[in-house]
Amino acid sequence: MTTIKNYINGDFQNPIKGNWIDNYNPSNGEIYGQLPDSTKEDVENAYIAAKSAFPSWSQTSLEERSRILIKISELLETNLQRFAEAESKDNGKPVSLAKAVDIPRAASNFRFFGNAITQFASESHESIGQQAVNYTLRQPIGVVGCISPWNLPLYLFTWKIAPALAAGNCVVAKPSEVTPLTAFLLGDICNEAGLPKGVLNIVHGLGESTGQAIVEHPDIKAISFTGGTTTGAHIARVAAPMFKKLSLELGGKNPNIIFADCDYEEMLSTTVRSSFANQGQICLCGSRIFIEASIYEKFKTDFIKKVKALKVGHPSESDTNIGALVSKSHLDKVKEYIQIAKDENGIVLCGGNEVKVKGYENGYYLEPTVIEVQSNDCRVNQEEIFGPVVTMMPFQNEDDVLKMANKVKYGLSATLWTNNLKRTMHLTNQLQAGIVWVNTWMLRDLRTPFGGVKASGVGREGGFEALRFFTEAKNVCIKY
Ligand SMILES: NC(=O)C1=CN([C@@H]2O[C@H](COP(=O)(O)OP(=O)(O)OC[C@H]3O[C@@H](n4cnc5c(N)ncnc54)[C@H](O)[C@@H]3O)[C@@H](O)[C@H]2O)C=CC1
Ligand SMILES: O=C(O)/C=C/C=C(\O)C(=O)O
Repeated sequence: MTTIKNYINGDFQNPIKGNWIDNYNPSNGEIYGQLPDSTKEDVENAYIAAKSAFPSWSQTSLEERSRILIKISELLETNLQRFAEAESKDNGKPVSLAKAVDIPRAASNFRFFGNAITQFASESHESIGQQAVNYTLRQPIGVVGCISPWNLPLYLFTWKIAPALAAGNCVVAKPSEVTPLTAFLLGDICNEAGLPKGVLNIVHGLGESTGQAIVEHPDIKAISFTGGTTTGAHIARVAAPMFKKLSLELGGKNPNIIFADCDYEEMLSTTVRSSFANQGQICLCGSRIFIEASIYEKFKTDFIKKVKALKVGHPSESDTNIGALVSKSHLDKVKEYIQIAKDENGIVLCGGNEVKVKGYENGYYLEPTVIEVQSNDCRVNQEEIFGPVVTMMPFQNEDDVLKMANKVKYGLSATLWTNNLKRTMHLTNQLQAGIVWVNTWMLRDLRTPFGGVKASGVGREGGFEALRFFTEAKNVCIKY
């Protein structure tokens, strides 16, 4: 059994009240370890450690902060295989995916922000005619909270922690209780890299207790959260009266818009990826596919053929394309949506069933599922499923598809496939989304603003946006 502990003040600690939560391996449905069911007392200890580390860390030179973050990045790379296996065991994703994407990206997050902080600058304004100069300081906030989800565990955990630390804050962080293992392993790496005690504190536990205690803590002044929209709305309600800074990266129901003039083969293979990567459990997945009517039947045939060829299998097998879903309750939720689609006269073109993987019959496997829908108004086109399920339907023209793409409560990302420049300019301007990809998907440059509009959240992560979030601007005006 693996026993995960809280990482507070550089030490590994049991939860004060001694309560634990079982941790499941989604690939076989078995309990393989336990994690702390931390309470507000554990959060308070983490806060105290962070608070006492803050004066020194906030005054640590940028070069030194940068050196430590880059060292953490290097150690993650050295431990790539171990971390990839741990991520896969906790989440159900293929080891190959964790090795190619999750852990390298976690390492990149530390390297990127280790470098970015040395280039971060603030503004100055010469107030001509008033004999004054204004300059803006960007000061760390103090102790900040970072709360992350289960779909890209270490990838998203570090996407928050790295800029927070780079900017000079101390952190109380909580990974998802469903996937705590790599965050636990990160503690050792931080110690080895020389991160001073208390600068980063990782408290494990449930959202409604441990997460809630972080959000409610009156002296944790900023919260960076990624997760479901309902949780995000709840966090906003708790945090807003305390005037906390909030960055909320929430759900998506992203349109993937395909015009007949696109580069067809490139579009086809990328659409398979944007539909089913990570078992469809990425907020950026293109879960609503809209195809220009003139190529609808061809696309349908070719897409289904490719989807049927995807192998659902044990995460450790190198030819597995689709591993296990993250939990039994999530599998049940996704299956319910497939039933809802059928009840709404959607046609399941392929998939729709659980898969029993030989030797791992209790794992949470589901076939990649494609549903043909008649209207964008049906529930499976309006609600986030967050699994290996996409819908498809034809459209007649640009106006028609633009209306459907925007007619949804979410606004995270959109993908557009076309070689027509005027259409590209028109649609990219009009699509209600924080991120629009044209002729590609999930091409990430960590300097770019990342986040959504409408029910997909508030604020932007990435690049200097993240460093701005994790600092307070103080303007100084000097008259001479
Ligand atoms: N990035 C995204 O877009 C994600 C979206 N989701 C969506 O949300 C649905 C629900 O998934 P969950 O695992 O329940 O996500 P969630 O939003 O409840 O969990 C995300 C994180 O928030 C924490 N949390 C939960 N309640 C909290 C509270 N009251 N205060 C502070 N922290 C809290 C959780 O412990 C976890 O660390 C999924 O089915 C999916 O549709 C889930 C994960 C990621
Ligand atoms: O930053 C990225 O590259 C991806 C972020 C993905 C999410 O926030 C998500 O799936 O929740």
